[in-house]
Amino acid sequence: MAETRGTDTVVEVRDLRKSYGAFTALDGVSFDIARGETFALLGPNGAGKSTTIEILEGYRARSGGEARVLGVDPQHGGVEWKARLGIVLQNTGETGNVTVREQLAHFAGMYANPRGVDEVIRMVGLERQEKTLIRRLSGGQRRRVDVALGVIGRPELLFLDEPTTGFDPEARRSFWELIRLLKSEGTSILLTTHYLDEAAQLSDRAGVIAGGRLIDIGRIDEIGGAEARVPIVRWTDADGIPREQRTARPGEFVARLLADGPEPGGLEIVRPSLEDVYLTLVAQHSTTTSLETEPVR
Ligand SMILES: Nc1ncnc2c1ncn2[C@@H]1O[C@H](COP(=O)(O)OP(=O)(O)OP(=O)(O)O)[C@@H](O)[C@H]1O
Repeated sequence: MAETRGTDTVVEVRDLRKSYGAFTALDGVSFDIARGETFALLGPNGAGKSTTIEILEGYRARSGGEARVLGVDPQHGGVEWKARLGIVLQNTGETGNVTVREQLAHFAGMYANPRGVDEVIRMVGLERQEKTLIRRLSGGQRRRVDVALGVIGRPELLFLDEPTTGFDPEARRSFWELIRLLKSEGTSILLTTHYLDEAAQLSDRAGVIAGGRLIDIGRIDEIGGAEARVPIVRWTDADGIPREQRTARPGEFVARLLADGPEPGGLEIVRPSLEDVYLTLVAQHSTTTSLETEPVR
């Protein structure tokens, strides 16, 4: 990887590998994140998302490949480099015997130009809990503290590992607003989530990882390819049999269906969501890998 880097790329990953003993968790993953971009890393449990993110945060050593985060090899990132990152880990195990406000004020003191404690408390909607001990908060409220700690230092690059797990629907929507605000300020974001609607709402691009390999990468509306986005018409025919047809011209198809016979039952036109496309991709991947690993007889 070249030593001089444009400031337009905040994360560069090439052929990233990680083994835990004989087990290969990452098997050659490559992607870039541009400044100001929100990039989602999607994939099933155990795919290698947290491993990737923790390598980029400098918490785990890689076994092979190259990585640069804000132009620095994360294995050699110093305190100043760390201060430019915001990190929301998957599990913080935060059991604090301090109040929300005390914890935030303590963290704010570690940064050169932090956000105000009041502003952050408002941003994550913990106004009513600011004087509550962290260990007395609910799971979702603690998660909001994690998010608050991730953003208080005005990070250039924010790592969010399943940030909204445990959030109620209202808190999730507020969190989306918070991310939109950070984006509008130019923050670059690497997000992992199992909520595909969240990824679709917030991200510019996504990478889908399965079995330690990147199986697709692209803009949210490109993931899975154009074919995967073709609408599906579903109906029940005169014999009560459920039918479906993929077609780029669903209106035309429905008009023909109506012209040809009686009103079809349960008629609907479905546009595959990111979740539909993702599930197909991951299912295709596991079929291919199980065929590849089928023993030779
Ligand atoms: N310290 C470790 N020692 C051994 N194996 C590990 C270790 N950490 C992770 N693994 C394994 O590496 C694989 C990838 O784990 P990782 O946590 O990166 O997955 P993930 O995509 O983040 O999954 P999830 O969606 O469940 O959070 C898993 O099979 C996991 O069991």
